Formats: sequence, structure tokens, C-alpha cells
Amino acid sequence: MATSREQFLFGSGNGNGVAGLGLGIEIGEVTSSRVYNTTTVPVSNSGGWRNAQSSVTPPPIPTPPQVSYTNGNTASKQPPLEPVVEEEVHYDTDALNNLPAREPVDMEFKELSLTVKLGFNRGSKEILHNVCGKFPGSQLIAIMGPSGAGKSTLLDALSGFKTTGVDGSILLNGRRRDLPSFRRMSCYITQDDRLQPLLTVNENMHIAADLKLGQTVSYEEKESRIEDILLLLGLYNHDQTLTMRLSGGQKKRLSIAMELINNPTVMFLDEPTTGLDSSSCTKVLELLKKLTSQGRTIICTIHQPTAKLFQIFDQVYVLSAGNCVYQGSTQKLVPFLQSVDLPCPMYHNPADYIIELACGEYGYDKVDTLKVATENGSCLTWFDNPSAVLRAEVLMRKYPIPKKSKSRSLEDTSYSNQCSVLLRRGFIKAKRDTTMTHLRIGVNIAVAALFGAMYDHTGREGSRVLDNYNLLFAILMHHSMTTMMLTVLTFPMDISILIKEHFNRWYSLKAYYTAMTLVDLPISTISCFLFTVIVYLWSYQPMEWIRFFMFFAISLLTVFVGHSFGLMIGAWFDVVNGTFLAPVLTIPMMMFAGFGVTLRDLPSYLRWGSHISYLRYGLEGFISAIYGLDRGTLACEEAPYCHYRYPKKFLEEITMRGDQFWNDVIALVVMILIFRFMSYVVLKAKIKSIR
Ligand SMILES: Nc1ncnc2c1ncn2[C@@H]1O[C@H](COP(=O)(O)OP(=O)(O)OP(=O)(O)O)[C@@H](O)[C@H]1O
Repeated sequence: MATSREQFLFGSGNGNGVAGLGLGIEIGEVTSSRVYNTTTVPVSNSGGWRNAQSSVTPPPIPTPPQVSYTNGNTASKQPPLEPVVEEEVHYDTDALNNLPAREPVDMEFKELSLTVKLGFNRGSKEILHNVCGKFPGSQLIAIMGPSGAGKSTLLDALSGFKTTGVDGSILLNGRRRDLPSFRRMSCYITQDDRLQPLLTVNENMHIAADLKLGQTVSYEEKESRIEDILLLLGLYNHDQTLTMRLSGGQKKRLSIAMELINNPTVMFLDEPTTGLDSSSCTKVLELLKKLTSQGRTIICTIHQPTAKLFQIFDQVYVLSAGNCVYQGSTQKLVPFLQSVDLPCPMYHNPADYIIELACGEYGYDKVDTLKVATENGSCLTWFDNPSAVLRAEVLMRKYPIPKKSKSRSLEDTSYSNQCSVLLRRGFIKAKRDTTMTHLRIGVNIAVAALFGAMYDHTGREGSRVLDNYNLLFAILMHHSMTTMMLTVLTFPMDISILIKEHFNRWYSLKAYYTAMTLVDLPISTISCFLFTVIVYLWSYQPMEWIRFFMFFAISLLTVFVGHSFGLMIGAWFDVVNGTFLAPVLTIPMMMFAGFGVTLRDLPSYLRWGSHISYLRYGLEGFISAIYGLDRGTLACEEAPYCHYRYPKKFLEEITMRGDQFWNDVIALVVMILIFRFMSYVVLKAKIKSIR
């Protein structure tokens, strides 16, 4: 099926049929039983402003002067120009029509400022300075400006991603924005593609559909919606591809596709063209433009678009150091610049020119001129049809008061549905995850075999009790450190996906946390069980079921403590700080475990340390399992004298009683609960602090 489709789009026969044909969005399934119409819209692939204006017949490319290098090679002085190719974009109009249209939403902001705190005793900084603006519905709007101008900050404020330090008013159809209702009708697509890399396109789409649409929508309906969106976004042919194998442009389109499932009215995209080649940029923007035709308002930040990309936008909002320096249609930017005596030089891309002006390259007085001319965003003169722009009072009369949702929860589906979908996603990921699952199980088997070989027979031999004691401590360190470090290294990446999906109301933090805990259970249990069986048998620990299960229980609890501790560190700190802190914080736990310095020899003022050391409870639990329960005399076959032939003597020496197993279990369970609770609280605070 893929071959015939590719042949349809790219031409066939010569094996390199990309040249000249099919550079557009790949839409239009010919082999599907459903027949989709396609319309062809020519788009020029020319680079400069002048070329973009005359898109149908591009001017001839001037031949660059030839220069001769000392080695005799002849090369062009300028980088070779790309050949101008007439690009054909196939629009799947049927697929677009299958998406329900939306009632357009007119967005307006007045005197909007955003202030951030710079930290303890360092005051605060205002990033947006009382900017105003109006984004009418059904338009593709670009927020432009030099780096650091405040584009992302404005997008964050308008989308509701940032609420702290925001002042001023944001109106929707003339009425003050009700944030929960607005979040229900909008979505935010971040600059970096925060996607699940181990899921295929189709799986990602189904997970998004199940989380956003729930069980009220039938499987067939979801399937049809996914099919339409994938066709529309040119991803239908890649639905079985793992997300991590997609190109940058495809990832960007998948991010958009996943948010389109519940058909948002307003879409915010932070730099959707960053990291994409010019062809992919065009594809993404053309696609966004198509989406606006059904009533959606799409607002994106963009750094410095080429003339060709600039033309795709309906409206542009330019910022300079937190102030508005232009607001209006893309077509009217040149007349506007003319009107303020800053005419755009011939053959100059107006988008480049306004950015240069906004940077202060031609003097800061020019920035002030622009700011005054646009009235910091209040002026609507440069809109396409200024007389048709409705005032807030008119909009209020035109649109009825929006219905308030009865549900207090922002998510579209129930907690149990969220948990079950997240569990499903978690298990698919776990099955394919080479680090968290395969490597973890492999490492457990390999380390267990290594320990077994090194400490062969130590479990039953009276002359090797101290060796066995070392083995128990090494096992403890292995269980806590491997799980903890894996979590510290991988959890921060999960958090970035969590922040995006949680903000877009896919699921609650509680559902995420529950599912994450449950997904880890079987993997931890399997790897710990394999480890325990190998090391227990190989090192000849006592062959009694009860002791084996006690040993396994302590091992498993230590794994859970390590995981919970790792979650807490991972939630609190980034990877670099977490990788440093996790082992550093483990060292005092080791010191207080009673391994190097016995608990009796600890100075009295440091005894408290042993009560908070989970390694102490783990070690005590292991000792109870192996030498407790009134274990009898040990064999003494490898030496003429065995000092610790009687386990009681050894227990006395290390000041452990061997009957504290249940206390140790309780202590470890309490620690797991404390660390889990703390990591949940830290995670919640982190999500809140970002906003
Ligand atoms: N939390 C913060 N604390 C201090 N300064 C901040 C904070 N957030 C943003 N800023 C500052 O505000 C300014 C605007 O940032 P913003 O990210 O909105 O710029 P931008 O226009 O999107 O830039 P870019 O195109 O480079 O992404 C920058 O100078 C940035 O350093």
C-alpha cells in the first residue's frame, strides 16, 4: 500500500522520483476504500521577497561570478542557489471537511503586562509592558520579534500557560476570559516536540483519542477521526512508524495531529518552524493555514520568517523588548512602514526589515516611533478590513454568554479512564524500552551472576560469614542505586511531556502518578526476582522458603525505596543536579546503615541517623532473613577454625538481634510512602511554579 501511495505522490520508475514531483504535503489516499478529493495549489519555492511576490513565474536565477582558487578548482563565490521548483501541494479537502467546523473566537488583550520574580532579594522584571492587541477568529497569526522580545512570554500569557505575574485583561468575544473554559477550547503546542518516542504514530493518536474523547465516543468514530487527521496532516503513510524515527517536520505535524483530536478552537504554537528545513516549514504553515479555514484561530511565535513563509500568515504582531511595534495584516506591513517614514528598502524582505528595526539596528528612536504609531498594539488601522473589526461591546451582543461547565475537573474523561489509558501506554513503552526494561533486567541478571561467582558458597560456610555480610550489603547497594539512578536520569524527560499533556488537559497529575507507580511494579518485581533467585542459589544461602521470601521481600522493598527516592530527586532537580545529588545523599545512608561502623559504636548524638537510613533497615532485614529465626550452626569446611560458626555470635558482634524483620518491613514501607508523597508534592509544586 505504501509503495503505490508513494508512487502516486512522488512519481515512479527512476527510483529518485522526488526531483520535480510531490514536494507538497502528502495527502490523498488512493488505495483506501474511502475516496478523497484532492485539489492542487501551486506554491512557489522561491527564496526572496521579490520572488515570493511573483510566485507563478519565478525570475531567472543570476549566475554567480566564478572564482578561481589556488588549487585550480573553479567554484562559485556565493553558496549555490537552490533551483526554483514549482511545488505542488495536495490538499485533502474531504479530510478537512470531516473535521467539525468551530465557531470563531475573537481574542483581545488590553494593557497586558507580565512580571517575573528574579529570585530571593533580586527583585522582579517586567517582560511585557502593557501591550494591547486583537486576534480575530479564523486567522493564522504570527507573533514575531527579535530574540528575547517576549514572544513566548506573550504566547504563555494568552494561552493561560502562565498566570503568575500577569496583569491586564484578556477578552474572548468581548467577555473577560474564563480560564478553565478557555483551556477547554484551546491547546498549546510547545517548541520542542514532547512526544512519546517509543510509540508509533497510530498508537500515539489512539492514546490521545482515548484520553481526550473517552468511552463516550465509539472506537469506529475515533478511528475515523484519526484517519481524517492523519490524512490531512500527511501522516497516514507513517502511522506504523515509531515516533522517534519521524523527521522533525513529521514530529511537528504529529504534535498538531494529537491536539486536533478534540478539535480545539484556538491553537497556540511556540515556534512551529524551528529546526525544520524550508520545505517542511512551508508544509507546516500551509497546514495551519488550512486549519484556520474552519473557524480555528492559530497563533504562533516565529523568529524571522522568510518572505515566502511571512506571506502565509494573515496577521502579524511584532514585539520589541516587550512592546508592540506592529499589528496588522502581513500585506499592510510595507504601507505601514512607509507611513512612519521608515520605508522598506527595495528587494528587502519586510519581515527581516521590521525585525532589524525592532532590534534597534537603525536606532532606538525608530523603535519608539513604531511603538507610538501602533499605540502599543491598540491601533487597528493596519488590519485587512479595519471597519469590519468588531468592538468588545458589539461582540458581547453578538455572542451569547458561554455556558459554564458543571464539572470541576478540567480533563475530558474520568480518573479511571485516564489511569487505564496511561497504564496501557506505560506498558507499551515498558515493553520497548531498552534502558528501563531490557537493560535493567539484563543488568540484574549479569550483576547477580557476578555476585554469585564472587561469593560462591558464602551463605552456608561459617568461615566466610564476613564475606556474606559484604555480599548482603553489596546487594542492598545494587538494588537501591540502580533503580534510583535510572529514575533520576529518565524521570526529568517524562516530566517535560507531563507538563505539556497535563496543561492540555489529557489527564490529571493523580492519574499520571498512579499509572506510573503501577507500570513500574511488574518490571521491578521481575528484575528483582531474577536477581534474587540467581544470587540466593549461587551463594548458597539457606534453602528455606521462608528465608528466601524474607530476603526477596527486603530486596523488593529496597528497590521501591530507591525508585521513590529517585522520583523525589528527579522531580526536584534536573538531570545534572540529580545525578550529582542522588549518590551524594546515599553516602550518609550508608554510613548510618551499621555496616562500616556498628550501630553500637555510633556516637550517641549521631544515632538518629540510623533511624532515617533505609539502608540500615534493609541490612537488618537481610540479616534477619539469613541469620535470624534461630539459625543453627554453620558448616565449617573451608577452614580449620570458624569464628562465626554460631550465627548468634555474629549477630552480637554486629549488634543486630535478627528478630526485627517486621519492624524493618514497616520502616521501609513508611519510607516508600514518605518519598512517594514528597515526590508527588514536589511535582505538583513544580508544575504550579512553571505557571
Ligand atoms: N522566568 C524568567 N526570569 C527572568 N527572565 C525571564 C524569565 N522568563 C523570560 N525572561 C526574559 O524575558 C525575555 C523574553 O523572553 P521570551 O522567552 O519570551 O523571549 P522570546 O522573544 O520568545 O525569545 P526567543 O525567540 O529567543 O525564544 C528574555 O529576556 C528572557 O530572558
